[in-house]
Amino acid sequence: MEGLTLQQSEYRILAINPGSTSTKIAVYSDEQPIFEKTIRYDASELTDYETIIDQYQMRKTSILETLDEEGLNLSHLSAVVGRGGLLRPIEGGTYAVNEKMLEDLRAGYSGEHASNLGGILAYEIGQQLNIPSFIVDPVVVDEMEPIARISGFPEIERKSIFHALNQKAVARRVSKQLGKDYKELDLIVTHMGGGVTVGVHKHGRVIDVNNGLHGEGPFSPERAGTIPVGDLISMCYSGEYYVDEIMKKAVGQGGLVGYLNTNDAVKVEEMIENGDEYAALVYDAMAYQIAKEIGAASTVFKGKMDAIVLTGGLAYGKDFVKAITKRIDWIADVIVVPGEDELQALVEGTLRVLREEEQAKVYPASPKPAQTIKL
Ligand SMILES: Nc1ncnc2c1ncn2[C@@H]1O[C@H](COP(=O)(O)OP(=O)(O)O)[C@@H](O)[C@H]1O
Ligand SMILES: CCCC(=O)OP(=O)(O)O
Repeated sequence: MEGLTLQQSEYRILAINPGSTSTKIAVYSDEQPIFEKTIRYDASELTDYETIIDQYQMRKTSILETLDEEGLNLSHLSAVVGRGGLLRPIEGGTYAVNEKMLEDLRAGYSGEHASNLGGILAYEIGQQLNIPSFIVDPVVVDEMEPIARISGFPEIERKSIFHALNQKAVARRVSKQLGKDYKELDLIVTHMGGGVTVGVHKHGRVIDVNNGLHGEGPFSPERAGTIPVGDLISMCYSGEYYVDEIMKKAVGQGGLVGYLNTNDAVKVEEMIENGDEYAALVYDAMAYQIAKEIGAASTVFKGKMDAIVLTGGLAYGKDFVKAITKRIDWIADVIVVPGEDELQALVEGTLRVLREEEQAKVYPASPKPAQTIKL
């Protein structure tokens, strides 16, 4: 981190957000985007790779080629930042990439997700250019209170795996709109994307949230969420499925994919417009489950909070948002922030450190043993 003490007038930052079917990249000059692109990969192209980490070289080459085609001079960069992945549970913030982090990302310490590549790509590109690399608010941000960790099954602790980056970025933006600091407010923030997570943000800390990756909370475009546990156990021991087949039913092939064979809510809305009553029932059930999860989360604040925020791609769906809002607007004001701006959130987290408004955190600050999910 030596060298960061020098305050510059302009910082140029490369941000990298690896998703399951794409890598989103951007180059920012301070808060201004000067280039943004989504590099998409064919599903068939990705199935050639056994693990997410095996995709590293292909993704790195695609990023560097894209930047080269755009004529962007990498020697002007001040830092590289990537979306962080399934590390050990850590508190929110901006972390400098270090050896321990790279080791855990490569090993998939808390499981496999495309975001595991974010820190590795940022580090490798940063190393080549001799500039620092960071991750910001990875999916394992863990600020849960002890009471929220109790699952009811002593061998299993509830885990905090959620859209920390977008939830915190949107929460900060909404706080600004409300003329307050994020740390002064009590908010429920719901990210509705491929997975759906409902976070209880108490004075800037996410003290409870459903594990949006490994089967907790509402079902979502491609995840099953909470399912009746007895039936699931019977299914696991029926002899009809391998463990990875069951896992895929929960993550990837659950939710809308399982019922309607698509993870695209826009297509589901078209099906409904064309008179598909089953699609209408399933879509409304997803809204119903999200509203129920928000209702449950509101009990953490004993019903009193500053606002409920709905964000993520599904928040573009006006009827979908209405179906949720009509069930929750008696609890608090509902603020809708459609889409996600994770690249900007990565850049903002990096700028806070480069400008010395915050110190980069060191991974792992206070490691907790996490269960490795093995398939
Ligand atoms: N205009 C829209 N109306 C309804 N749903 C939308 C719209 N745009 C995107 N979505 C849906 O949002 C979901 C993806 O959300 P997104 O936040 O991009 O996902 P992720 O969390 O994987 O980044 C998809 O189901 C997509 O169809
Ligand atoms: C809950 C972890 C993050 C996550 O689910 O991201 P996607 O919705 O983008 O898969």
